[in-house]
Amino acid sequence: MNAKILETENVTVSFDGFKALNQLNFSMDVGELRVVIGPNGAGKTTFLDVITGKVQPTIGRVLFKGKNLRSLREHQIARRGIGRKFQTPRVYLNLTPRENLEITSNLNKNVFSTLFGRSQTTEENSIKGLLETIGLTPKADIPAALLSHGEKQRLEIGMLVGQSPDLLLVDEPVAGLTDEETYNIGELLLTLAQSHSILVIEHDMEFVRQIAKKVTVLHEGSVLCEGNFEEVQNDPRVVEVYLGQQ
Ligand SMILES: Nc1ncnc2c1ncn2[C@@H]1O[C@H](COP(=O)(O)OP(=O)(O)OP(=O)(O)O)[C@@H](O)[C@H]1O
Repeated sequence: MNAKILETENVTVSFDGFKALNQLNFSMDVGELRVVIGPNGAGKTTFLDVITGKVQPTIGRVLFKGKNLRSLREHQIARRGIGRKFQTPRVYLNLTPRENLEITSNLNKNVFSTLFGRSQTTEENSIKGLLETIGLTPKADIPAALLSHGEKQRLEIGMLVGQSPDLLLVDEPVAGLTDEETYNIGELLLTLAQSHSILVIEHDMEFVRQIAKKVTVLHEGSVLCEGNFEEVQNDPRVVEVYLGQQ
């Protein structure tokens, strides 16, 4: 059996009696790229909030690498290796992409490498590699304010990866992007998926088709069904609750 990076067991989140998540059972393997879709109000954002500790489950538990995250604060969960990319980019606009990566990267935080003075070159090489991965080498030294929306999204994904999380949570990365930018984000996530566990929330079905191996459909706070893109797309329940709304 594959090791699990993330599991939720019967997770219910109630807001004044309303169940945003309702006995949600979910699991994904280490190294998996999973896409979660669902109609408006299905509980997708709450699902991410409960993983990152922003919201505590009313009932049930969330396990990260087999350990219960209960009662850990958001920053403690982040430190354990869960990184979250929010929908709108949060990059430092007056800094360059290189500087943005430098200040958020934790590559230099290893005490021993700092003591032995190896860190600078290692970090420079890692940042160079990250800039290449996110396709921003030609724009590495211009202010981030001059980047397109899609480039800012790629930069923020790079900033997240620079913190070396074990699990990347990516919330609607292609909302408001052009087709070409959407495709580029998809390719970036596919590249990153070769070495990371990634959970993506997304609405854009073309994008989901591009990147998804396994899709989980949420509806009314529970898993409606799971499968590959075609299976999910052809499931009459999904057509009814989700695709029918497109
Ligand atoms: N803090 C809160 N208090 C009360 N109700 C909430 C709260 N947060 C979310 N909800 C409700 O829980 C349900 C699920 O919300 P959530 O934002 O998780 O859905 P979503 O799938 O992310 O939707 P969307 O695709 O529109 O972003 C919604 O009906 C929402 O109104």
